[in-house]
Amino acid sequence: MIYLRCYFKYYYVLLLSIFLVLCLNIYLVFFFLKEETSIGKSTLLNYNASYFATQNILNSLSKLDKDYDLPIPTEESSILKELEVLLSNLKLKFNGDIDLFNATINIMNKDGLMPLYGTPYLGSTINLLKTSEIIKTYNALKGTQLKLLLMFKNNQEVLFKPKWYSESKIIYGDVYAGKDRYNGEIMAFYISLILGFPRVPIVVKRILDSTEIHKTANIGLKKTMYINSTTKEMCLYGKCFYCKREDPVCTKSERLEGAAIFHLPPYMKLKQRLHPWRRTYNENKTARWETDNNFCTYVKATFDSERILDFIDICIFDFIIGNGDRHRYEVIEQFNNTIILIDNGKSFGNPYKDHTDILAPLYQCCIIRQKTWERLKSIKGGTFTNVLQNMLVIHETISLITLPHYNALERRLKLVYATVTMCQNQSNESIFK
Ligand SMILES: Nc1ncnc2c1ncn2[C@@H]1O[C@H](COP(=O)(O)OP(=O)(O)OP(=O)(O)O)[C@@H](O)[C@H]1O
Ligand SMILES: [Mn+2]
Repeated sequence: MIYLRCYFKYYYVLLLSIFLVLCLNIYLVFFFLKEETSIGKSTLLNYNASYFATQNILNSLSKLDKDYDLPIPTEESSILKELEVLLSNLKLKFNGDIDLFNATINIMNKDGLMPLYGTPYLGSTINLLKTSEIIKTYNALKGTQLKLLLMFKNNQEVLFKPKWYSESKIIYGDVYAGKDRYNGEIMAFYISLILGFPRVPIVVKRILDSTEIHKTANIGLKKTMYINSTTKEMCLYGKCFYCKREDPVCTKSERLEGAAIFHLPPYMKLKQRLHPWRRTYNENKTARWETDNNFCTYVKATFDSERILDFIDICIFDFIIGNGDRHRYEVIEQFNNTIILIDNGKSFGNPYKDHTDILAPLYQCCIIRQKTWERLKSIKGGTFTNVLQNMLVIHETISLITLPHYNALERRLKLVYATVTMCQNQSNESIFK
């Protein structure tokens, strides 16, 4: 009898345990299902318009015609012949007996800052920018990052953006992370000419020595200069939004390297405008273009078609140099509000990353200027790097950027071909304007 009662007791306990295990299982199944859907949801949020566009571009790249790997012989392309003229114009031809800076300014017009083949005095002007005696050095108070304004004897000014990083430094993080890359400013000048956008003022590498800076600095700048007691090098932190005493630039072996940018004369009125495809610069906020691939429809209602084609030219340039910081664009009032490309310092950050979303104006509007397309095609198959390096050796050095950056330029050029091909395949009418 006792055995029987015990047996029943265990039987109930067993049943109860099975019931509890079942309940737990049902709970767990529901719990994970719920988690799955919430994971699904948050992932879906990240699969935004830029994500889908990138996938489509990569897909188009995988099917890209092999012909894009083959260069065009120079004699078969008027664009390449024109680039040869530019190359020759980059060489020294004048000894400064003409007013080179004035001539550089006088050639600027609504089509850009110089003709695409350059000018016969381009090389000499570059040389003058690299060597002219500096008579005054100020802290330029424009923009948010540290910049100096150097004045030459004839009152011509250049903006000097100092070197913060070594050429091999890779900048991780957001597309706009880090400080200005002086070499990016110089590269952008040459690349703009190759791509057919002569809208970057001349930029050269310039090396200042500490005596020169000290001798010419004005009082305001001098107040932010000091000698590092350990290294005995001269440091300066300047005055600007991001300038901090504990974050100075210092000379190395008494030399300060940087980019010297031809300063446009003050009578040329630059107007800053907000770029419709700008980023929010806020991690928690996405811009409309980042989630809506129909964003171009909205832009078309606000801007005329030539301006939209400008945005598309610019985004190709920015994508290739890796600049995702074009929050504003600037126009010259006198020249029919023509666009100029200044502030290219946030380029050449990470050669292993292609920020495809910089191409949003191109893949969202799916149009491109015929002449831009012809130009891009003419430098295929390695010609881009060849021409670029041939130009750089004249006044700078090809080691201004590292090999991975050259690879990135070629890779991104092909991504542009893939994007245009994708647009062509999607559209019933011609995308070339
Ligand atoms: N070559 C130039 N000639 C004339 N003005 C210039 C030139 N380069 C820059 N400027 C003026 O100086 C301003 C600041 O320059 P830049 O944008 O390069 O600085 P920044 O510190 O990077 O600014 P931000 O942080 O706003 O991007 C420009 O908006 C422009 O008005
Ligand atoms: Mn900037």
